[in-house]
Amino acid sequence: MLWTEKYRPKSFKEVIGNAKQKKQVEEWVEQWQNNEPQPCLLLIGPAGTGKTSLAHIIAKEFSEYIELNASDKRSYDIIMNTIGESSSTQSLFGNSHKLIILDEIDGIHGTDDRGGTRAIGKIIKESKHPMIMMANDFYSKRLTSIKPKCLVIKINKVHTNSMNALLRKIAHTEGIQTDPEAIKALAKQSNGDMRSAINTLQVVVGSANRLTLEDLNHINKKDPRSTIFDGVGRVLKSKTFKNIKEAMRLEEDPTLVMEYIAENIPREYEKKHEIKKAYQMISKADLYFGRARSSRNYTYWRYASDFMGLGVSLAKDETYKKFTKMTGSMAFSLMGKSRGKRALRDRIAEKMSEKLHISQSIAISMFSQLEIIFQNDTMAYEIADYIGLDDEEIKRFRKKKIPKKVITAMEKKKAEIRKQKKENRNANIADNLFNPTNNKTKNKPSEEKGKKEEKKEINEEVKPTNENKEKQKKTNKNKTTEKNKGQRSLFDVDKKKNPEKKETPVRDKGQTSLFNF
Ligand SMILES: Nc1ncnc2c1ncn2[C@@H]1O[C@H](COP(=O)(O)OP(=O)(O)OP(=O)(O)O)[C@@H](O)[C@H]1O
Repeated sequence: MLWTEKYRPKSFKEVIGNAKQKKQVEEWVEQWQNNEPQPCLLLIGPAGTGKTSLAHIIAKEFSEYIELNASDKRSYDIIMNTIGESSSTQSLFGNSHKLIILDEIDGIHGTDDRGGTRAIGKIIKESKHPMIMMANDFYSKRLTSIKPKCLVIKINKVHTNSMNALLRKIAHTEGIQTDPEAIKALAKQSNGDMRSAINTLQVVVGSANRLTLEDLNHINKKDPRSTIFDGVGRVLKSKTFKNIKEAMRLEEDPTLVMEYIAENIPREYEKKHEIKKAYQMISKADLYFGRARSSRNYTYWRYASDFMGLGVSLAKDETYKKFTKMTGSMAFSLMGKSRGKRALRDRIAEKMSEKLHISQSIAISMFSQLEIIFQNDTMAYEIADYIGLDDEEIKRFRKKKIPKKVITAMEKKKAEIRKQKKENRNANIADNLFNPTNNKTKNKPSEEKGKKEEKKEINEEVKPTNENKEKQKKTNKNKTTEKNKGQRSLFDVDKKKNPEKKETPVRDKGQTSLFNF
């Protein structure tokens, strides 16, 4: 739970500071309770000084109350429909008074808002009910016509000593070990804003249950993430034009800010239509970012910023008074995570494309089949070997852990393939040996010497067998055309195996021997 809510004052006594002002307010309430109508109460003061808290304490003294945020319902008609009527009629519960609370009245627009300020003026004039209004900026132009009709009470910043005392009390209740100097520093740096002081205390303490000066200094260092989170928080939590405009003045990549806002919309907003509208605003912002990129006209950023800031902010019906944990954008972490995967995919596709003479996109479309083949088929090794996949690339197709049995089988297969390859190599060498002229056409003169030596070695290996000598003789005898030399030697081997078989014409010899082979 948010500590500012947990420790929100529940009585006039619990509201710290502004003693004189509190007394004035109490008198105003008493007069209403004595059926002596009073002018509208206008509390003006900086943020986090207890104005809303005071209004809620006052509300307890009346049988009913209605609370609205003036900047939520800016048009004349809306304000008249929501509070105009209830301000001029009596309560459903007899003659008791209904308190009207209107917050952020300096947030409403004066001339160009179809009469928001005029509506308030009219309500103040006609109201038969007590009314409290709150504003931050004493000198706001929007208050010029309202101030003379109200009892204006200026709420001052909370004094550092009073803040210090309250912070220590909260820390004590929460069982936090505190350095008195740290509490003093916190009170001082909060500059009269009690909300900010309590929030900072809660954040710095976290789960550590202690507060030191060092902890405090740490959070005060400029952290870019806290800046972006603060901006995003303001967009989602506030509806005040000025506030949002300020929040959007971030020194961050605006598309990053948009991603952060988009990520946190459903965490803060609760109603479906608010979420829908907010995402529509994000899509418009995205559109303008796209236009800026494609046209290189970065003035479009201005519109994008308004859509993702003001647009998203105004998509909500009301501001939520709850604690929302903001998070970073998933889009970026997902993109980061998938970057490695994409590189791996492209590497495999490139190898397949080269080896199989297919396009990379076709290669990628074959991945699902390869995944099936690679599950428990020892063929996987052959394929991987052929394409030239390394271990990491093979792993890409093996979603499950490979059973030991399969690994052994794969190793066996691997050894078999190696053996087979060696045998093939030897067979080729032997074949070349039986057809030395064939070799002359294939080999380059520079390789000739080496090859000859190789042949000599192998010759020595093959020499001892009589069968080989026989073969050699026959090959030499059957010298006809260069073209058919290799085929003839095969044919002769064949002929030896089948002595009855008739010799076919030279032209067909090759085919016959291949066929029989
Ligand atoms: N004078 C105070 N005494 C005790 N607690 C305070 C006081 N002022 C602020 N707080 C703390 O700060 C929280 C926010 O205060 P509150 O909403 O009353 O401020 P506000 O002046 O209405 O601010 P805003 O103008 O931003 O609406 C309270 O819930 C309470 O925990």
